[in-house]
This record gives sequence, structure tokens and C-alpha cells, in this order.
Amino acid sequence: MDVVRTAIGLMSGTSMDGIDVALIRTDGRGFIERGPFLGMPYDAEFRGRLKRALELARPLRDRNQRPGELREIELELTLRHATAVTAFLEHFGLAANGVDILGFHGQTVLHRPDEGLTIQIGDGRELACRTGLSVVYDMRANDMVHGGQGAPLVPAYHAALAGKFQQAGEAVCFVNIGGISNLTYIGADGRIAAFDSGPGNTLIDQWVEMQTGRTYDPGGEIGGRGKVVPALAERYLNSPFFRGNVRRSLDRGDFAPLRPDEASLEDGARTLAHVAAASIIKSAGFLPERPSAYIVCGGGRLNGTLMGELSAMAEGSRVLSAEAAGFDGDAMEAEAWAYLAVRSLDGLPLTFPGTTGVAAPVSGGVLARP
Ligand SMILES: Nc1ncnc2c1ncn2[C@@H]1O[C@H](COP(=O)(O)OP(=O)(O)OP(=O)(O)O)[C@@H](O)[C@H]1O
Ligand SMILES: CC(=O)N[C@H]1[C@@H]2OC[C@@H](O2)[C@@H](O)[C@@H]1O[C@H](C)C(=O)O
Repeated sequence: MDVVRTAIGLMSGTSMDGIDVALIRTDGRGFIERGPFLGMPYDAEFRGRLKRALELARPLRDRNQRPGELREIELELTLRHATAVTAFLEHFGLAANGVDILGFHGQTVLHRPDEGLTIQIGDGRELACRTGLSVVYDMRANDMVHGGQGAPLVPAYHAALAGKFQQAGEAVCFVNIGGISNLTYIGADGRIAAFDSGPGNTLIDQWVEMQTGRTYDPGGEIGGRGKVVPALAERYLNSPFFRGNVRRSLDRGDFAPLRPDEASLEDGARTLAHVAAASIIKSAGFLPERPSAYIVCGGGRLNGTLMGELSAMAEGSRVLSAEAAGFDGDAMEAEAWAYLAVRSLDGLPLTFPGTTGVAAPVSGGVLARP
């Protein structure tokens, strides 16, 4: 019988809004028992430090390079993750010795799949020392070494969950709307196809922050008062990203923010919510078939304007939130990192030709013991 482990996943995503912490019990295969979840938001000062890390990383050509200030930010990020683990255990009254493994994503500071380069800051060894727990980290690198896009990695987890929702004969598609959006199609026969689908919340967040100082559009209420500016929407939707037969994974900086004078606050937010929804539907055109249902995870599902646009464009497919499908849309990525850590321990593949374009299924991740 396969070993069931207790794993905690730690995700600091491209939105840079905080650390998501989730616990699951799993054998890294079909058995998944979901446990508690806690989101720990970053303060404005630290978000500024992470933005600085993106700048510092831009000239890097080697994934192990850490020029001085970037190394400082990496350590700070790692300590915040250690604190998040302690807070999580305390909050839910859990004992550290009941946890077998931490799955640590770190923060992506540069992602250039065309150059075979992906850099996540976050020191797995230091995290293991600080928490006294074993850590699997750096899970994207091996995929790229073998010709993959280095992302998305969540599809292996989506595929394992799909059976809990999917009806016989039905194809479903998980949609993650984080800073960037990505899709995982699971066919009636279990076939997986996955890729990044386009800009998610980042453009909306950048626009709203630039105009108001708030870091996002709560509920999509600002965009709800605006109208789509077609010329601006087309500028994004005509991107070469949506053409050609090879799906690319995205860096946070691949789509340029709107310029401050290009639209009113409301019209800009509405246009960018439209762009996020239309990107998903455009990219879904590359799936093997139209799914019966889109199951939406990530913070974008809380943007009512974006969700309204997506439902209107989905043509016959149901659009439902992760919760409506029986999952937790905030916890999904952190749960996935816990699941992937367990798979890594067992040497099981994290990525597949159908998910990242890797030549053959490969495992990945580096293990650090305390
Ligand atoms: N109540 C809300 N209303 C509207 N938007 C929201 C709300 N809560 C969160 N969001 C959006 O969701 C974003 C965070 O989403 P999420 O945590 O899924 O992203 P991430 O994991 O950082 O990104 P990625 O999946 O690209 O790595 C926020 O930056 C914000 O734009
Ligand atoms: C390089 C990187 O960090 N990519 C993220 C980003 O955020 C969403 C999308 O782009 C996805 O490809 C990926 O994250 C998720 C968790 C993944 O790998 O599945």
C-alpha cells in the first residue's frame, strides 16, 4: 500500500499578495484528504521588497545567482514562510511532529521559458532549519531541464481532484485566475491538457493601484461601473501569445500595464476584467474539446465583473466557482504544492507532455532535511 503522508504546501504566487498555507493528507496518487487553509497577507512594505526583487532578477542569466540585495530579500521571504508555518500550526492546534513534509514554492522573480530560465527565490535549506521540518522546493527546474515550460505544475493536482466532481462522459476544465491564468482540461478518458492562458489579475491590480492606491478591485465593483474600451482590449487580445500551436508559459511582466492616461479608472478596470475573461476563452480554443464545465479557482473568481464576462463568453459550458464544485479556490495552489512535494518524495512525475510540453513525464524538486 502507498504511504499516506501529512503535507503542508506554501504558495507565494505572482500576485504577490501573501503566503497561502494548506495542509493535506495524501499518498501523492489518488488519495487526498483536504485539511485546513490559512492565507497570510503581505504588508505593503514587503510587497514593495518583492517588486524590487523582480527588478533585481531581470538581468540574471543563471538561476542560482543571488546578487546581495536579492539574497537579503530571499532570506526575508524564507523567514516569513517559517513564521507562516508556525502561525498555521498554532492557529489550528497542530503539532509540528505530525507533519511529514513542506512543499515550498518560493516567489517567482523571473520566468523566461524560451531561454530555459526560471528563478524562484526561497531558501529550502534555511526553511528546513527554521521549521525543523523536511522541505521539498525548487519544483519547476527539472521540468525545464527536460524541455518543459516550467509551468503550470498544478495540473497534476487538478487531475487527481477531478474525479471527485466529474460525471461519466464529461470533460471539465479547471481555471486558475491568479496573477496569471492557467487552464487544466481533463477529458472523459482522463486525458490532461494544460497551459497558461493569459493575464489574470495582475493587470487589474496594477491599474487599480496606480489609480487609487488600493491593491485590487474588490468584488470587481470598480470595473462593474465601467465599460470595455475595445481598442485597448484588442491591444492585449491580439498578442502573438494567443497564436501558434505551441502554448507558452508566462512571466508576470509579459503583458505591459495600461498607461495612466489611457482610460478612466472604471473603464480601465472593466476592460482588463474583459481581457482576463477573453484570454481564458481564447486559450481554451486550444483544448482538445469544449469542456462541460469550467471550475474557477484563484482570487479572480471573487471579481464579479470578470466572472460575469467569463460566464457570458463560455457558450454552453457551465462556469462555477471552485466552492460550487466542492473545492477551496483559495487553497488550491497551496494544496497542490503539498501534493507535489509528496509525489517528489516518491519520485513520481510532477509534469507531463500534456501539461508543460516536457519531453516525457518527469519528477522534480530538491529535498532539504532539517
Ligand atoms: N475579494 C476579491 N475581489 C476581487 N479580486 C480579488 C479578491 N480577492 C483576491 N482578488 C484577486 O486575486 C488576486 C490573488 O489571487 P491568487 O492568490 O489566486 O493569485 P496568486 O496565487 O498570487 O497568483 P498565481 O496563481 O498567478 O501564482 C489578488 O491580487 C486580487 O487581484
Ligand atoms: C513561473 C510561475 O511561477 N508561474 C505561475 C504563474 O501563476 C499562474 C501561472 O503563472 C502558472 O503557470 C504558475 O503557477 C501555478 C501555481 C502552476 O505552476 O501551476
